[in-house]
Order: sequence, then C-alpha cells, then structure tokens
Amino acid sequence: MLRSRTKLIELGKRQLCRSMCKSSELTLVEVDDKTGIATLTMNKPPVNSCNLEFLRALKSAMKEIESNKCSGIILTSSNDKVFSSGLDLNELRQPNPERLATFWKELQEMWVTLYLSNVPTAAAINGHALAVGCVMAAACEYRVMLPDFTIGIHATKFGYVVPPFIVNTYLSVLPHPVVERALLQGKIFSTQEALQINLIDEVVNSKDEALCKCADFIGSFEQTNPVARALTKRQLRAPFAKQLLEDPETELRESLEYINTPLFQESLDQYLLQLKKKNKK
Ligand SMILES: CCCCCCCC/C=C\C=C\CC(=O)SCCNC(=O)CCNC(=O)[C@H](O)C(C)(C)COP(=O)(O)OP(=O)(O)OC[C@H]1O[C@@H](n2cnc3c(N)ncnc32)[C@H](O)[C@@H]1OP(=O)(O)O
Repeated sequence: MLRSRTKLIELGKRQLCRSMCKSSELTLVEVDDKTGIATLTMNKPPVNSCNLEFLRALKSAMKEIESNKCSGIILTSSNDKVFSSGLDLNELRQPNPERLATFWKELQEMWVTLYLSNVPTAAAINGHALAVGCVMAAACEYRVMLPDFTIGIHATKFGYVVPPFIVNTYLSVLPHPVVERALLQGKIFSTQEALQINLIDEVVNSKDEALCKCADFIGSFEQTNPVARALTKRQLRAPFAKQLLEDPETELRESLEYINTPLFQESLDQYLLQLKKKNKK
C-alpha cells in the first residue's frame, strides 16, 4: 500500500517537472527537467501510420533529442488504442517513383536513427503495434505494453516480403527459430503472448505506469558513462545494421522493385479494401 502510494507521488513529481521541448503537429516532445528523459509522443491521427512527413518528423525529433543531450527517449503514442499501425499503405499504392524513393530512404534513416541511438531508448506501447509499428518498438532497448493489444509483423500474410533490416530488428530481440516462425506465419501476438516470447519486457495496466517503467529503465544507466554505453551499444547492434549502413542503395532498389510489382500492388489493393470494408460494416 505504502509502496504504491510512494509510486503515485513519484509519478506526480515526474509529471510536474515535465517541460515541453519541441513539438510538431505529428510529434510531441516533452523533457523531464529533473531526469533529462525525453518522451516522444507519436501524434499522427488516426492511427500513427507512417507517411513521408511523419517519418521525417520522427527522425528529426530523435536527432534533436540526442543533440540536446537528453538522458534517454521514451517512445509512445497519443492514441490510447494504437501505438502505430506501421507504414502508411497509401505511400506504397501506385506510387509516384520519386516520392516512393524519398519515403523509403526516410524509413531507412528513421530506423538507423532509432536503432543506433546514442541514448537509452524505451517503448511505452499503449496500443496496437503492427508491422513497422512493431519494428519501432523492437528497435528500442526496452518495451513495456498495456494488456489486450496486439504486436507483430504480419507482412507475409498480405504479400509483403520482409526487408532485411526488419528481419534484423526481430533478430536482435528474439531467437532465430522464433523469428523464423513468427515472420513466416505473419504472426501477430497478443500482449500476453508477446511477454511469453520476450518480445516485450513487461505488462502494465496504464500508460502512466508504462512511462514510469520506461523512466526507471533509462534511470538504470545513471551510473554508466554515456559515451562508453553508446559505443558499446553501437558495437553490439552494428552487425544488424551493417547492410543498411554500408549499402542502403541495394536495399532501396530491391524494395522499390518489389513494391512496384503487380503481385505486390494487387495484394495491397485487396488489403486496403479489407481495411476500409471493416469500417463500413
Ligand atoms: C528482397 C527484399 C524485398 C523487400 C521488399 C519490401 C517490401 C515491403 C513492403 C511493405 C512493408 C510494410 C510494412 C508495414 O508497416 S505495412 C503496414 C501494415 N499495417 C497494417 O496492416 C495495420 C492495418 N491497420 C489495422 O489493422 C487497424 O487500423 C488498427 C491499427 C488495428 C487500428 O484499428 P482501428 O482503431 O479500428 O482503426 P481503423 O482500422 O478504423 O483505422 C482508421 C483509419 O486508418 C486507416 N489505416 C489503418 N492503418 C493504416 C495503414 N497502415 N496505412 C494506411 N491507412 C491505414 C484505416 O483504413 C481507416 O481509414 P478510414 O477511416 O478511411 O476507413
């Protein structure tokens, strides 16, 4: 009882000393004056689907947080049902070639920025995290999730080949056989299933609790040297990012070629129809 009251007081304090750092329409950044932790809230209605502008806003917010020497990043959502619905599928449908290339490069850069961030990263998953939404959470160092939501990469279910950097994000948190089965089945996990396979670290009952857990995780590095920590993280993660760092053009070319195939475009049309139909019922 006493412990939970102390926790609540602690939570209140944390909320009080939060100050706004920089916001765009699509992202909101608040920095805790005491801890230096930045909460980056995704705010692209209705479901945080990642279009070109949103990917840009996310990357730029993360870079800004790092350059302001914040002590860590908590990634979360302003929507209380959806963390992120992944890529904005409209960017992939009958695309303008130039915009698609710019879009895919932004995706690559946003991923590298988050995955190799110098500062500790934590995801407060307060809603469904699908496809690239799951990838963003998995690219963080720590994940805490609310019950009764879903998380996973279901690309193969609707005709998408999973790009190597997405495979690698899974491989850096899950064992190979688990990744293989999950990706080949296009498996979407419930919160409880995600906990069982260690795709997430903990389950909590509210967004405030999720933010608190993430702050505690970031606080656990207080006694470490930030430069040594960042370089060690980079060393551990570099093998998974090698391909994108050394040869982003090949990944870009292969992805664009695939997205432009009739097979992909037809599957996408059907999938988008299903999504829209669901709402008309
Ligand atoms: C050799 C190498 C080759 C490499 C090839 C690479 C090729 C890879 C290509 C693509 C990779 C893609 C990865 C992705 O991230 S694709 C995105 C996949 N995401 C999804 O499938 C999520 C779909 N959405 C949902 O399931 C739900 O929306 C959900 C997130 C559960 C939320 O449900 P709910 O709260 O009920 O909200 P609605 O379904 O009503 O959605 C509101 C409106 O938003 C539209 N919507 C939803 N998600 C998307 C999206 N991802 N993109 C675009 N639009 C989206 C939905 O249609 C609703 O619109 P409307 O109100 O007009 O009906």
